[in-house]
Amino acid sequence: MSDQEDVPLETREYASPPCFMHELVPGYGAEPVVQDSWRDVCRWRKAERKRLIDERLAVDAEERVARSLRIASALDLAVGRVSGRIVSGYWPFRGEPDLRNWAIKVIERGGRIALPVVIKKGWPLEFRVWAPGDPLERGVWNILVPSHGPSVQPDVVIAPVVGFDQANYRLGYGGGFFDRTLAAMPKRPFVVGVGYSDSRIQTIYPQPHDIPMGVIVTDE
Ligand SMILES: Nc1nc2c(c(=O)[nH]1)N(C=O)[C@@H](CNc1ccc(C(=O)N[C@@H](CCC(=O)O)C(=O)O)cc1)CN2
Ligand SMILES: Nc1ncnc2c1ncn2[C@@H]1O[C@H](COP(=O)(O)OP(=O)(O)OP(=O)(O)O)[C@@H](O)[C@H]1O
Repeated sequence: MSDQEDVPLETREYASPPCFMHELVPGYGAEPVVQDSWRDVCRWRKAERKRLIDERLAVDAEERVARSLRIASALDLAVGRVSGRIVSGYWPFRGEPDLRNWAIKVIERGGRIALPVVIKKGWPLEFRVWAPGDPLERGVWNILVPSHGPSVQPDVVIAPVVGFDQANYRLGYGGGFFDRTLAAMPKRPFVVGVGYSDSRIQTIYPQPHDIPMGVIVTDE
């Protein structure tokens, strides 16, 4: 029996195996080149996420506010008409750009705001409509999410990046949530990656599961 035959069938069905597979399957990693390189990419991404998040958190709060305002202005241009549309935003954490005031303006212009909800690790995200005053509760990773509200399919998805590259690929927190969610959506929304220009990197070493953003909006 070859090494490949020792790998359970279900793990071969994915375009790329999960990063922690070497912890579950003995001998995993002493394997074909493709899987070795994915392991290398996982290791590289983990270190790069830490570097980029630490760098972002080191920027003082006032500067982050100024950069967030510049991103918000550029978003108006990138997103265009919002009236009658559902725009998925996010509740910021770990130094992400704060676009909550921009989200409120979307509502004032006749759009609706949704927020992503982690239902379960390894599952696609759900999007729930939210407006100021609606109750929020702490979800997975302590992220604030709408307590209830209909699950919707947004027309526009704003995806905060940890890093991004020149081909518009996004490096996130490593849960694979946006990729999994976009892959499962019957109608692909317009996806806007948002981040600070300092988060630009040469490449994220895109893998078959990585879905590029339609556009990346930064503060520069
Ligand atoms: N503000 C905000 N909300 C969001 C996202 C986001 O990027 N920003 N998400 C976008 O997807 C989803 C949450 N995604 C997350 C994915 C992973 C981790 C996380 O903490 N992961 C582990 C390590 C994972 C790994 O490397 O295997 C950790 O950092 O300890 C947090 C949030 C939904 N809500
Ligand atoms: N469509 C998919 N189906 C199954 N697994 C997927 C899919 N998309 C991503 N994954 C898995 O999710 C894991 C994390 O992927 P990746 O490193 O691209 O995360 P990320 O984009 O940085 O995270 P996030 O979107 O949560 O911020 C990988 O193990 C990957 O194989």
